[in-house]
Amino acid sequence: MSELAAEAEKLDAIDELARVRSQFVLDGVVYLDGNSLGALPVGVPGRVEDVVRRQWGELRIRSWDESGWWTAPERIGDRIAPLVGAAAGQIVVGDSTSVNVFKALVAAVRMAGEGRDEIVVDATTFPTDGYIAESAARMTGCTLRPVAPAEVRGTLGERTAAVLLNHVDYRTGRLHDLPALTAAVHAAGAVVVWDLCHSAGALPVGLDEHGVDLAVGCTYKYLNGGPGSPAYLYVRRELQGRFDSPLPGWNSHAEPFGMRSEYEPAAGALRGRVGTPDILSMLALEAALDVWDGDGEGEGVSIGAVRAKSLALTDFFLECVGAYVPAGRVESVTPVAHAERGSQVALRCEGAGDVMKRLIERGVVGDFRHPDVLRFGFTPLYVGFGDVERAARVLGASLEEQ
Ligand SMILES: Cc1ncc(COP(=O)(O)O)c(C=O)c1O
Ligand SMILES: Nc1c(O)cccc1C(=O)C[C@H](N)C(=O)O
Repeated sequence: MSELAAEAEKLDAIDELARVRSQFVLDGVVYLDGNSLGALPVGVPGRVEDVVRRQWGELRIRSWDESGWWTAPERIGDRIAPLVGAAAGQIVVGDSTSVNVFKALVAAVRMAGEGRDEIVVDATTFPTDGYIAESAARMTGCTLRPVAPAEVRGTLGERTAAVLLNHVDYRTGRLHDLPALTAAVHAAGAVVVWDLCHSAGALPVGLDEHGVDLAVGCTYKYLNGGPGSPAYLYVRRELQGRFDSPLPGWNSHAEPFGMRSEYEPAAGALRGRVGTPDILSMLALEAALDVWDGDGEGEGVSIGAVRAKSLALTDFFLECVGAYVPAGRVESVTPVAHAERGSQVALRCEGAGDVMKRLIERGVVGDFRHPDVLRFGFTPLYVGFGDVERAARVLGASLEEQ
């Protein structure tokens, strides 16, 4: 056994989260793509079966009340809340991240007040946020200013209405400084919207602690909600009364079954709701979140423990890549500093698309991002140190043969 394989064994033996892995359906592959689609928690199929057969099949319409369908967006929002450092009553689940970016950004501009007519967006953002920011700017009469995150501070001014930022960059895995950037946006008198897709469930976010205004995120990555599971919207409690949704559907009405022709927004975060929630996906997500509560014997999973393991996994991966991969074949574009690293490692590599295909054939699943990035996501709930060592070894062997 190599020294690194022995080290992996030791690290797995003392890993306090190793017990959580049995709560996921995993076969023999090394799954390093949980930052795109999280693995299936074992409790989900049974719950979905019950929702379909009993709640829908037998209770039918009664389930809107009796099975808690109607209140699912707020209830499940409250389950996500502790994972992103939010007190209850500030998160609603529903729609896609893209739709929530739209709601949050337009609402942010509407909150910002007179004379503020610029939206600042991370120029390196996941494309959907950029597309929606452009449309939101056109609709609200704002100018869009795409800037690199490092330059955001210098761009802020008295015309800034809203700033849309990613907590973790989807391509490089860079973790941006949420507390400092939030404070800078506030100092300029503007409203900040954070996209948490690549951080929620992987590291502490501290929404309440850092005074974040609005935030959105998906649930199919580190929250393991399943393909197309609904996203969420956070609206800080003090701003809820001023949250003027650009999509005021009947589900966010103060009295939805009053069927009134005038719109009157509900109080609280449920102002962020729009239309009928996608119950099947939503309740699959609810079951997936049980993983965080523990297995009935062990205690629940803390986000602090997840972060500690995530950093240990990515550190160990970089060490193994350094040892196994022929010199000069890959270059990490993920920051080395822990304070700047999310839960993934991105390696720039010539022919990355073909390299990733070969890795997948050999049981190591990551993904490829244009133009030349091999992306490996580490979900501490089910990835172990042995997986990490194997992934780097297979990568090294594949590149050596090439
Ligand atoms: C940072 C980021 N924002 C938004 C999205 C898109 O989310 P959705 O497809 O839920 O709209 C993704 C991934 O798909 C993402 O990585
Ligand atoms: N949402 C996705 C999908 O529907 C298909 C394929 C991939 C995705 C993703 O989530 C991509 C992901 N946001 C990324 O960071 O690349």
